[in-house]
Amino acid sequence: MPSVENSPRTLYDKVFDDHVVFTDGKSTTLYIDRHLVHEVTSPQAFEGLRNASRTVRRPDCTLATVDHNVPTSSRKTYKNVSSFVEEEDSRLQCMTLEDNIKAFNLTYFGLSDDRQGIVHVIGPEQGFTLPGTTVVCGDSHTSTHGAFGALAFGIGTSEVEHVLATQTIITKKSKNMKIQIDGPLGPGVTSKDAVLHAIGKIGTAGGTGCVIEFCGSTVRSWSMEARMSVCNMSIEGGARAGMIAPDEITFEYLKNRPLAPSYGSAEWDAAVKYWKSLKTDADAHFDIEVYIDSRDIAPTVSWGTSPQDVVAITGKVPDPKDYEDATKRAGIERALEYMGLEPNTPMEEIMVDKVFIGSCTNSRIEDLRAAARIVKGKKIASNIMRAMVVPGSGLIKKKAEAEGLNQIFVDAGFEWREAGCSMCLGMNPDILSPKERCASTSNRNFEGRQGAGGRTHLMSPVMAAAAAVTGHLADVRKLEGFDEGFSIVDMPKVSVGSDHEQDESTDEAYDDKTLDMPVGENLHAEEGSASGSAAGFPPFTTLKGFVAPLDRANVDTDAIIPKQYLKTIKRTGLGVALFDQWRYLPNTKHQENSDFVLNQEPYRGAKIMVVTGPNFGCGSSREHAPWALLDFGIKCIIAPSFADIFFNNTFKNGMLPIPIADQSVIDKIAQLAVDKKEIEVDLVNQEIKTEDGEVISTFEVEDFRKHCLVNGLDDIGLTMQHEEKIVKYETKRSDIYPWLEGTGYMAKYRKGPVKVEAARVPRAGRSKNPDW
Ligand SMILES: CC(C)[C@H](C(=O)O)[C@@H](O)C(=O)O
Ligand code: SF4
Repeated sequence: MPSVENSPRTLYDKVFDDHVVFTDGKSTTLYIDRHLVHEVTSPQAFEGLRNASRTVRRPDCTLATVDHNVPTSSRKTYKNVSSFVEEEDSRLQCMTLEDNIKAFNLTYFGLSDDRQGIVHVIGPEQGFTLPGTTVVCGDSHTSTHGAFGALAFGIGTSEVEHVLATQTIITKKSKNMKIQIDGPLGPGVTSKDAVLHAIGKIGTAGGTGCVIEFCGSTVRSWSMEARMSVCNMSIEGGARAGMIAPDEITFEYLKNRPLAPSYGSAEWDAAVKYWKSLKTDADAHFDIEVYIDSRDIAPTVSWGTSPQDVVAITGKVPDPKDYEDATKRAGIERALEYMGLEPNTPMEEIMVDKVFIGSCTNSRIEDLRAAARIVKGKKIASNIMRAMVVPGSGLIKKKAEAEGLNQIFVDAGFEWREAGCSMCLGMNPDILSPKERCASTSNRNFEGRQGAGGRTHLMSPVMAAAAAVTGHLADVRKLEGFDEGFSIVDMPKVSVGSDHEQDESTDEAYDDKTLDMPVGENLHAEEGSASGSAAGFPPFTTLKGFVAPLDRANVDTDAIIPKQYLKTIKRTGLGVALFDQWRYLPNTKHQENSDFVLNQEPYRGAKIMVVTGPNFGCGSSREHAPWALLDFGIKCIIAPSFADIFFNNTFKNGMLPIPIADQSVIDKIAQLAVDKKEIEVDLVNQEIKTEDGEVISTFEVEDFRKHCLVNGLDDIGLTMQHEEKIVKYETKRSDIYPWLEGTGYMAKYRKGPVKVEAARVPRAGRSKNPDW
């Protein structure tokens, strides 16, 4: 469905335009083609549906699995989740998902199914993820799916509920950013190094408010696996999503995938024709452009506690003394202390305790093959206490076993595990002990991420393999036997075109089917008062109170609430967990650290928080972060900038995040906070005032969000009032993109096209879900 506009558009513009159900020009209701669900971020969403007597609108476009909480130990004796998952909270989350799957009749890959695995691995593997689709999941690394030219992004639990109920999401158009990488990568250098290098260059807030298109000859030469590793980490660069234009490599990957249109069918041909139109037009505008010369990319590793803290393996640990900026210097000092590193230590001299090859970034077959090539015939070093390989899915595990990769790893001393998130995020038994240092192929090195006090160094699979066999961070290129001609990935055998090539024939083919999108109507704002189903939160008009000052930058959601508190199936009671690692003394059960601001008066009763550094709430999509703040009593956060998903999540809970770019205003509010003065946030007039009523600053807020906050409205109810528009979109969608209806497994059990009405009403026993 090409857009009504004729001006040159980016890939992102095109996919976005093709999914507009309606818009007021600012907030847009976007149709969602594919919804992936996992056990951590869905229980509260299903509970919300139940409480409001709502159903899942498109079970045929929803796919669920368990990944975060599951043990990766052998499943030989597996009977059911309730006997297999030992940890009580983890078990409850897994069982709750299974109950919800049954109740709402959804497709599910459970632990006895080879198709189970990390949600971002199984979607592409099954062909559930397709070019030109919108893909969401209550998980920040949904950006992975952008490797297919899909617009894929993480959402919070309230948005999961919104998508389950309406198959749409309310969003705002992001900016366009381009990262172009040209030239061949050197031996031993992978797409993981490229993305770590890029994040080092742009910073973890570099892509905030943007969708990144990765392009250039380097990107075009990558396999789908390599592309997924890069799009996966777009979120670490602050972007909502990363995208790569689909090409022959993409189509080749999708051929014969169970949930993709059948290869060779008319549907496949029509799909490919559409997919070929998904390229950025020659003169399309990008708001931000970044160019990287592939020759500048070395095997790259992280040294600190943020994914932007990276350096070439040939480099050294940075010296805070080299930094003039006091905040930056303090940040590096804090990171080095946490990581137990001395300034100027050569990276190659850093000893390692554990090695983890896995996660949604690097657990695909190609990653395992590459790592196996490095360890083949070698043994892990004697100081390595544990080295594990965790395939991303049961199918990858099987394939690797058929190729003998498991034996190579086991012979070298690695553990060969079952699929899951594993030690990427210790929500399951695979964790680091305090101070243990891990060479990890995952994507986040935040404090406590892999276990309280654990120290993570991010790197590629071959670099992790090199660390395993040497016992320290090592340059894979220097390993004995490393052959200069070593190509990490088997380069695809298909020829590919350039990034911004236009296929003029394709757009035309869809012109006559253009959706008539009601652009410009103020559709969201038309309901002035809460309808029966739309009442949500206490209205937010003004808020007066003490302000807790937090003098930090890039505060990630793992720091706001660590993983051990994500195992709840409720939204409430999380205040105690807020800033757990900073608020409580190490190794104590909630013994307060009196230095931390929220343990001091009057901040224990703060209603507002002012953060002096940018990018508050970066990282994971966990809505537990705003729930914890709210439960503590903080309803408004003022900061120079916010990470996108966190920003959305706060509004969904009746909270107000206020971004203020002018640092002098932030500093003024921080000073009032330190002076223990109250301030007043007046949302109606969009002003921040002193306790005496003097206006400190005005602020911006989107009309629709303000409307919902001031009236205490839940936007699911509002969206449902637009049922007709959604149905109209769905009707056209079935007509234009028939391959998106009732996917593979479901399709076997239906006759003719999916009837939206029928698909919308889950009734126990209506159709036998083949996955149960
Ligand atoms: C549990 C989930 C909310 C989280 C995410 O959004 O990323 C997790 O996958 C992570 O990697 O931290
Ligand atoms: S980042 Fe880690 S925890 Fe999050 S989905 Fe990926 S593998 Fe799972």
